[in-house]
Amino acid sequence: MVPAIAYFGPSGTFTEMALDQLLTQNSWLTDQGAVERISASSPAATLTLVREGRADYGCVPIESSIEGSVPATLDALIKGSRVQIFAETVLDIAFTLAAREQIEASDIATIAAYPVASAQVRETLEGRYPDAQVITSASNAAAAQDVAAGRADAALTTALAARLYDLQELATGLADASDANTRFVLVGSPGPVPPRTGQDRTSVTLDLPNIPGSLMSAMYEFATRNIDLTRIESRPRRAGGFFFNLDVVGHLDDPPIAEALGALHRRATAMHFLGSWPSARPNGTPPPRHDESDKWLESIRLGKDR
Ligand SMILES: O=C(O)C(=O)C[C@]1(C(=O)O)C=C[C@@H](O)C=C1
Repeated sequence: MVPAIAYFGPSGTFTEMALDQLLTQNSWLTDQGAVERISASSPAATLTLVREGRADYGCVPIESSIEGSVPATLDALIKGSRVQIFAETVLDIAFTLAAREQIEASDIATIAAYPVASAQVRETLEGRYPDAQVITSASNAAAAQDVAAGRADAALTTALAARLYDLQELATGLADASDANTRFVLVGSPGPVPPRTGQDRTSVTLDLPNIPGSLMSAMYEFATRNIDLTRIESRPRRAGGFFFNLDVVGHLDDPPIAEALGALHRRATAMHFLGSWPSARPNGTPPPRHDESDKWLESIRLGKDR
């Protein structure tokens, strides 16, 4: 059976392009031939398809280099039954402004845009289209659909969506920062962890007791083991309180990571393992290996250390 993969759509989003890239980079996904793609209207809807077994995997954006973590994805990852991340990919991000026909910048009264996108080009939009009103769309591709349907003058969108929905490009390569990128993850039901590559990322969520020093003592478990944290986020829970979502450099099969997760599990009110998977653009320092100390422990166990 070919895998069914849901993605945050509709067709033409960066997430769909990220899915293409994930399929190229992870040949195990296409072993059975082409995959079935299912477009979903939000990161939450994408992960619902996975949780309900209607998709084997879901592709969602998780972190922008400009805007930070994608809250809609973080909340969807922890809401409902446990899901696990198996792979990631990174796309360089630059936007296209497109309209039904070529028009002057001064004639653009409304721009349809996905808020995560408009936040990334705030300065560019203010500089080039100071009088235009930004209207909310449900994704970058939905912005192009909104303009095709006459709901706004121009769309902040992707080059692919502009083509798909028959729009004319007014401006391309829009970005406030030239190195803007977004990381996307492939999420499925819990399963065996992908093998350690030496350049991996591990993600967990933690609920900690609401007492002074709680977060600091949790972080101590990483610090004393020389584990490099690459992201930490706190998100409110609807029922009250907060949870923390954090990424570290390393794999569950790196002894320092396994030890730290075990120690945190003993401290946390609740803890969820979101996965260990190969980093697409490795950053940070992998945890130290324990080979020498493991050899020493084995030798004293066997009475061979003299
Ligand atoms: O709307 C899209 O095209 C998406 O894929 C979503 C998304 C995001 O939510 O981060 C992906 C990349 C860009 O940073 C902007 C929007």
